[in-house]
Amino acid sequence: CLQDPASAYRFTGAVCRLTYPAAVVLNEKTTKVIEAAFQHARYPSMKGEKSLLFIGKVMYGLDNLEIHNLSIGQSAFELHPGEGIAMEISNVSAVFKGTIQYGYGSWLVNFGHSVDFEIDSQIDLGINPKLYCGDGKVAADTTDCYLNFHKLRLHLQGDKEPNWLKKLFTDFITLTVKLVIKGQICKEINKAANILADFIQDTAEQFLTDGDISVDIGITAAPVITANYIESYHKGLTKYNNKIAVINESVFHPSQLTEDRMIYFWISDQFLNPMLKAAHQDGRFQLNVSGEELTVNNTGEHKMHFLHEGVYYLRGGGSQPTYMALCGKVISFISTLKDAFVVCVPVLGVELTRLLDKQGLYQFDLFNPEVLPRDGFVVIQMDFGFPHHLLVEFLKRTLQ
Ligand SMILES: CCCCC/C=C\C/C=C\CCCCCCCC(=O)O[C@H]1CC[C@@]2(C)C(=CC[C@H]3[C@@H]4CC[C@H]([C@H](C)CCCC(C)C)[C@@]4(C)CC[C@@H]32)C1
Repeated sequence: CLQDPASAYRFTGAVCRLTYPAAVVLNEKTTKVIEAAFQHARYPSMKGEKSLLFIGKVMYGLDNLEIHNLSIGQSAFELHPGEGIAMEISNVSAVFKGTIQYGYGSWLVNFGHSVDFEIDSQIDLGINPKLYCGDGKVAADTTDCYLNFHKLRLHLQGDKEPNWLKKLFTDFITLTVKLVIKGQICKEINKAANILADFIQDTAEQFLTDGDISVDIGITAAPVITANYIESYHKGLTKYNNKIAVINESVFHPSQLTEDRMIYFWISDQFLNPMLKAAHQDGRFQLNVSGEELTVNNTGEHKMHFLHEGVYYLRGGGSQPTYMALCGKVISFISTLKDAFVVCVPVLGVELTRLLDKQGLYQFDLFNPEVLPRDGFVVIQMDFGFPHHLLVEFLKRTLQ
C-alpha cells in the first residue's frame, strides 16, 4: 500500500469518494454503534488494598460491573484534512451497578463483607479515528479515544457503612471505574470502527462478485481525508478463470470528481473492460439492444472503450474497428469517428443498473444514481440513505 496516493493513481482501478453529506448520514447511525459498544463491553473485576494505621489493611474488590439505562445525546463530527475524523458524542448518561467485596486483615480481627453499589454517570466521549492501510484494506485507528466524566455519583446500598469506609470506596471506585470503563469502551469502539470498515469493503467486494468472476478491491494507497470528503483508492483487478487483470495506466485525478453528491465511484476502463470481457465470456453480459432501425446481438470478442459522452467502440471481428454510438436504443454503425461525437444516454448505464440491481443494489436506499462515461473512465455518482436493516446486519456482526 503506497503512502503517497498520487503515485498509486496509475494502479488504481476504482476510487470511492464519500463526501461530507454522506458522512452526516453515516454519523446519524454512530450513536447506535456507540450504544452497542457500551452494552457489549465486559468489565473485569478490580481489586485494591489500602493499609490503614492501627487496624491493619483493607482489601477490596469490585465485581460484576454492569451498565444500565444507557442513553446517548447526539454525535457531532468533523473531517480534519490530512488528519482524520474528529467525533464528539455528548450527554452519554449511564448507571453502572456492581458489588464491592471488602474486608479488614489485621492481628486483631479478620472479617469480610460485600455491599451492592450503583454509580450514576454523565459522560462525554471523544473519538478521533485515523484511516490507514491495514492488511490491504482501509482500517481505522481509534486509539485517540477519551471519556470525560461530568458526574460520577456512588450510592452504596444500605448505607450502613462507616463514613471513612464510604470515603475510601468513593475514591477507589471513582478512579478504578473511570480507568476500566474508558479502557473497555475505547477498545469496543475500535473494534466497532474496524468491523464497520470491513463490513463496507466486504459488501462492496461481494457486490462485485458474480459467479466465477470476482474483483480484488484491496487498496493501492492510504485513504485521503479533506475538509469535504473521504477518498479511498482500490485496485479493481478482475479475477476470472485463474487470470487476474493488470492495471498500470489508469488515469485517475481527484479533479475528475465533484463534491456535490454523497458518494462517487470512479471506475477506470482498465477495471471495467476485463470485468465486462469476463462477464461476456461467462455468458453473463449480453448486450442485446434493439432499436427502431436494427438489433445488435453482441457476438465475439469486444472491447468497450469509453470515449466522449456515451460513444463507445466495439472492436468487431474484422480488421476495421466498428464504432457504435449507443444512443438511447438506437445504434448507428460509424466507420469513422468524426461524426460520432453525439451526446447519448449510455445504454451501458441501463446494463450496469441491471447488474447492480441483480447484485442487490436495491437494498441500498440510493437516490438519483448517474452513470457518466468519460474518456477512459466512468463515474457513478448518487445519494443514499443508510437503510436500518443494514445497520442491524452490521451490529449483529459487532455483537458476535
Ligand atoms: C458498497 C456499496 C456498493 C454500491 C456500488 C454501486 C455501484 C458501484 C459499481 C462499482 C463499484 C466499484 C468500486 C467499489 C469500491 C468501493 C470500496 C469501498 O468499500 O470503499 C470504502 C472504504 C472504507 C470507507 C472509507 C468507505 C466507506 C465508509 C467509511 C467509514 C465511515 C465511518 C468509518 C469510521 C471509522 C467511523 C467509525 C465510527 C465508530 C467510531 C462508531 C469509516 C470512515 C471507515 C472507512 C470507510 C468506502
